[in-house]
Amino acid sequence: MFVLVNLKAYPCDPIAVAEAARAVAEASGVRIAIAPQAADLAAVADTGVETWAQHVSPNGYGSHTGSTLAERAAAAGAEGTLLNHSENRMKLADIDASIEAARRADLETCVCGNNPAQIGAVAALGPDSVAVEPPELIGGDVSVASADPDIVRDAVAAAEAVDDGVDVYCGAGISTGDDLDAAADLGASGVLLASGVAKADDPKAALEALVEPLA
Ligand SMILES: O=C(CO)COP(=O)(O)O
Repeated sequence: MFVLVNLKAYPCDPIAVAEAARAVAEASGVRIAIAPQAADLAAVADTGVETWAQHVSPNGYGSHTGSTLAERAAAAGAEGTLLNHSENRMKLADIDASIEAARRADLETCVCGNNPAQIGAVAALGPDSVAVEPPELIGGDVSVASADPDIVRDAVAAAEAVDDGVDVYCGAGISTGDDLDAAADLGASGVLLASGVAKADDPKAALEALVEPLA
């Protein structure tokens, strides 16, 4: 299972979380990546943890003020990028162009969707992975895998029907090892989570507890 920790714009210390994630990944053998704010990509990558951007823009080099260029995210040390997070939704054509931009920059892509229908649609664009995250469960205490297991099962089926080479992750409310186990049982090969680590008093302990069933 892949564990992707999205730090959003939470007021945590991205370097401390990154160092904790690197240590837990090394000790457990579980693949863990951190997606910090764009401004923190280089500092987070310098810790040695696998680093992802939260978003890259659909454009390439040029007159695009305020954009997050895939090439510069990669140069800062990012290895992958989220796209179309429900807190940063994109037009279909822009998702397509951002996947292309990420591919030019050698960034792995994970495109989010709110439900199985959206997952099928974005899987058709050929990303490396997709992630189903029901917005109403994001930031809550109940994991998507227990609150709405069918949405995960159906998202896995929707992606597989379009392209069985696309990995399917799930997210929202995931914070424990049991949540990770339940997600895997439903066919997900990874999880996205945020508040369970970024808002934890002890992010390292939170990550250790999360990956414990896999270690
Ligand atoms: O949006 C998410 C990850 O991208 C999930 O957030 P929570 O883990 O806080 O529910």
